[in-house]
Amino acid sequence: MKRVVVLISGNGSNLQAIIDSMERKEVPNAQITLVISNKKEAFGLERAKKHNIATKYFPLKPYLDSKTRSQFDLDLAQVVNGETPDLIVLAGWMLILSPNFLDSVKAPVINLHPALPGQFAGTHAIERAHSAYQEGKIQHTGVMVHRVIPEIDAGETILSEVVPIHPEDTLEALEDRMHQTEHRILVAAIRKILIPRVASSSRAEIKTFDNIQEECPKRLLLHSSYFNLGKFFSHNSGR
Ligand SMILES: Nc1nc2c(c(=O)[nH]1)N[C@@H](CN(C=O)c1ccc(C(=O)N[C@@H](CCC(=O)O)C(=O)O)cc1)CN2
Ligand SMILES: NCC(=O)N[C@@H]1O[C@H](COP(=O)([O-])[O-])[C@@H](O)[C@H]1O
Repeated sequence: MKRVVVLISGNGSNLQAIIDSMERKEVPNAQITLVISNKKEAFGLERAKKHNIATKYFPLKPYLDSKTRSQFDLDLAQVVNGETPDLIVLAGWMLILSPNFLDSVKAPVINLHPALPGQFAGTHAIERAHSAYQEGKIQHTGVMVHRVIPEIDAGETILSEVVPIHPEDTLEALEDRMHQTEHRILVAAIRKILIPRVASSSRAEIKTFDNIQEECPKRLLLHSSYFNLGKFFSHNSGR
């Protein structure tokens, strides 16, 4: 059984998408063993409890009062490692993770970001994209799932998908369209990482890519780096 730890800070709609997909066996042989939030009021904690998934509130503030942020990251990594996870998912986790965390955890870390690779790194990405569209600076935005490295939202793209913006879109309308895409692409990315893969020969990778093309709508493969998936695994074997 593949073990997944999910880090959240808010509503948890993406967490819910993972929970629902696992309950529908769309991510076979996998379970979320722990949901961690740095915010006590995060509704995602309620979502987890409703599905009998363990939760942990892990606030940063006590560390700012008496310890250091680096110690927060080290202690957080210890909690995560205690789950012996196969995958760590940042699903609306709103804290920058230092190398203290990234070098301590023993599983790959992936993040869902509401922008395309190289665009709107950081927070409020949807809002910034909406404004940029209105200023004529962009024609569309998108969503990506990427490997987490110290540089923010700069890790290797696992999956990304373009999300159209329409002239009549309010920010809320764009947010809704983005969230629908997020829920789908995050589950697709987790599936592709956790589903056992054929031996990593080049021919097998190409075959796998062909399989993926059959499994995933073409639009999901835009910016795909599936050929690098073997590289992703090898890079992350120690994490
Ligand atoms: N080392 C990394 N850590 C994190 C990444 C990453 O790619 N590398 N992704 C983020 C998620 N994220 C964007 O996708 C993001 C979240 C939050 C911030 C940020 O500036 N956080 C501030 C606090 C902001 C707040 O409290 O509202 C901070 O941590 O001081 C940037 C990017 C998750 N971590
Ligand atoms: N930079 C990270 C970031 O902006 N993440 C974003 O936080 C939201 C969490 O929603 P949720 O709590 O409903 O899953 C999502 O829109 C996600 O892309």
